[in-house]
Amino acid sequence: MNSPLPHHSATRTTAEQPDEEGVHRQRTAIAALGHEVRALVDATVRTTAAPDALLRVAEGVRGLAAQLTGRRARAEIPVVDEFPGGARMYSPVTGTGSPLAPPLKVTRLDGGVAGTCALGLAHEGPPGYGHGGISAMLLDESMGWACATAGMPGMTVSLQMRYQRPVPLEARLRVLAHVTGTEGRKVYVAGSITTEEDPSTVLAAAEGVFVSPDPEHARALFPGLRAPGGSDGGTAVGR
Ligand SMILES: CCCCCCCCCCCCCCCC(=O)SCCNC(=O)CCNC(=O)[C@H](O)C(C)(C)COP(=O)(O)OP(=O)(O)OC[C@H]1O[C@@H](n2cnc3c(N)ncnc32)[C@H](O)[C@@H]1OP(=O)(O)O
Repeated sequence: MNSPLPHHSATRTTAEQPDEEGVHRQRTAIAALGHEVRALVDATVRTTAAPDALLRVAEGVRGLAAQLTGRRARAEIPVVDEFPGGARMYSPVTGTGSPLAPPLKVTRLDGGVAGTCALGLAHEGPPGYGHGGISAMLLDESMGWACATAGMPGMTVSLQMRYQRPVPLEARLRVLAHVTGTEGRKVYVAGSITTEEDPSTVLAAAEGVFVSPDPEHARALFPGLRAPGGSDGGTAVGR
């Protein structure tokens, strides 16, 4: 699981909380589907197949999508997630269930976090290299995790990027992020991307400011956030 923080239960929106075994089975299945759909996305942007073959596959994929029944509401926190500060199965950055995610695997370091991943052709900007927006996404997420590991989960209010070298596709990357200071609800964070092979050459770097919303603001932003056990005893935020 891509979660550097201890799991906690203040995450459910509805009364029916599956047991631990049920959550584990659901997460495993979500990750398995995410893995296969990521492979499909890669094949989709890599293929040189002829139009007939592409149309045949499009038809098949439409049939597969129809099997994915049920619809999560926009602000509903998935039963398998732990928000804030834990697993986000469908995060576009770390979520093993998201076909958009590389996915970035984040672990806690002393004073920050380290993330690892490789980008694919679906993340391409200049031919052979990562899209700048994807680099910003990797850094933003890692810096958000650094805030959470420091005990101040927050939202980005400012992200300043420096692109120093192109980020190669299909290379193992290392994303580092650490908190550099705090001021009230503001957290200052810095981060960098290198390849694992050459950790001394910074490809992209960022400085960011994150803000922990006050409890009232957090309740308004995240109405799905509930007390442990899914009761309506109010939000866990700010307690
Ligand atoms: C426990 C709660 C859980 C909830 C937290 C969970 C989040 C878990 C995310 C997980 C995933 C991570 C993913 C990556 C992080 C995203 O991608 S977050 C998505 C992108 N960011 C956003 O959408 C944030 C949009 N901004 C907002 O909604 C509001 O600015 C916020 C963040 C709720 C803060 O609003 P507010 O509480 O009204 O803050 P406000 O009083 O205006 O400002 C607070 C302080 O910040 C300063 N500030 C505001 N903007 C700026 C700025 N641009 N530059 C510098 N300083 C600024 C203010 O000057 C003020 O400073 P002081 O006067 O206190 O010295």
